[in-house]
Amino acid sequence: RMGLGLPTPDPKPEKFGFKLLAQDGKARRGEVSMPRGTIRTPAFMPVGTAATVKFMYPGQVRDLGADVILGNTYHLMLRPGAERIHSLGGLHKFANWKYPILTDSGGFQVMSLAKLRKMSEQGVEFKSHIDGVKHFMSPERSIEIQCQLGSDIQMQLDECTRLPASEDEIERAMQLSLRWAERCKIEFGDRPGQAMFGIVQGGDIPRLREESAQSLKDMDLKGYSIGGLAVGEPQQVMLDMLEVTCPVLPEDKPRYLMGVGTPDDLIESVSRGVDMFDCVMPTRAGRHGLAFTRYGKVNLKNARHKDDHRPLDPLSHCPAARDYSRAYLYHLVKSNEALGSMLLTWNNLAYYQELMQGMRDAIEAGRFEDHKVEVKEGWARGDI
Ligand SMILES: CNc1nc2c(CCc3ccc(C(F)(F)F)cc3)c3[nH]c(N)nc(=O)c3cc2[nH]1
Repeated sequence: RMGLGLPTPDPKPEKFGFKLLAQDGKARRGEVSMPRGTIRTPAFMPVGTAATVKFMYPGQVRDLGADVILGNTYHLMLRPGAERIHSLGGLHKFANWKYPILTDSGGFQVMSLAKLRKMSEQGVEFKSHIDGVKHFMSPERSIEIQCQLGSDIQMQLDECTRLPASEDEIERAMQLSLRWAERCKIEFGDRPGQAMFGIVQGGDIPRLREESAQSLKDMDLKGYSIGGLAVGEPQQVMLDMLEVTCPVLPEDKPRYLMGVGTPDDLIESVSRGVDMFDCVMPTRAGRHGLAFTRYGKVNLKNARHKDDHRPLDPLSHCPAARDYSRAYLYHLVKSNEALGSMLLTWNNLAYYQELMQGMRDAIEAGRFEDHKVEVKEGWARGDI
């Protein structure tokens, strides 16, 4: 290959690392690098719940610019089983996604999906929502499962408090999560090419958010998730907690806001210092006939699109947005055709990646605030 004068690819980074490339106010442009690839931040990470991004081929997800996808520890440990995926060569091979995968610890999914949960200092006991079989998830077991899946970025087991909640309840769960972070760090051990993120809890109490962030910072972890948000609180409460939390976290480590969010949540959270995001919004909304575009949301269940020959967005690089009329998409959605979900999922993920690319470019150019105004004006202007 040397003789062919082909460019020699960058040497694969052996270690997990984060590089801050540019800042514009509190907005950060960076790169999270690891052996399987590099994540350009600010980044949106499509949710691949059962090792698949619903209604998308892996190659399609990649072509949209996704550098990383999420895998679901809770679902995969129940079906097909972590040991089975391990013996089949791990999650990357199983799902044919050779780039970075981030997995959640499963605690959040247990509390939102499983039946008969019992939380203790040791961990959480629960019954599978699929077949009722009893399972026990400890911090150690969660890390063991994420290692069997082979995920590049793993999450500590934590307890996410739903809001509103009492200060005592929020403090108890935050302290438990810190003790579990210590146990996960020990279980994770020394894995240079992978990372285990701590998860900041503390509900909507600034004192508890600062205490949680500071304690996790003292553990010198490779990255930090901000949990316990996007659990029903008003957007302003979420943003206020970011204002309290981000300044405490180390500048040279990535920050991942879990479960967020709408395009407006993303742009407001990036401007407060968040680097990574995940949300079921673009994929779930796509399956329910809702399109995200630069002109705002378009509900393809609405009869006003019945005779509209225009595409969703003629400026988009995504065929789903450019090559199909709203009338056709309305027809597919009303007829509950699979192609409706496929095209709207494709459009929505394309728009989310385009939104992140626009923010990355704007931060590099030092014009993030102006860009934020332009993007919001586009949403406000509405349909073309
Ligand atoms: C929607 N709001 C929200 N989602 C939250 C999540 C789940 C994030 C997640 C991860 C992986 C997947 C997968 F399906 F792709 F696997 C799906 C969702 C949280 N997760 C943990 N551990 N702590 C939290 O405190 C927390 C708070 C969260 N608020």
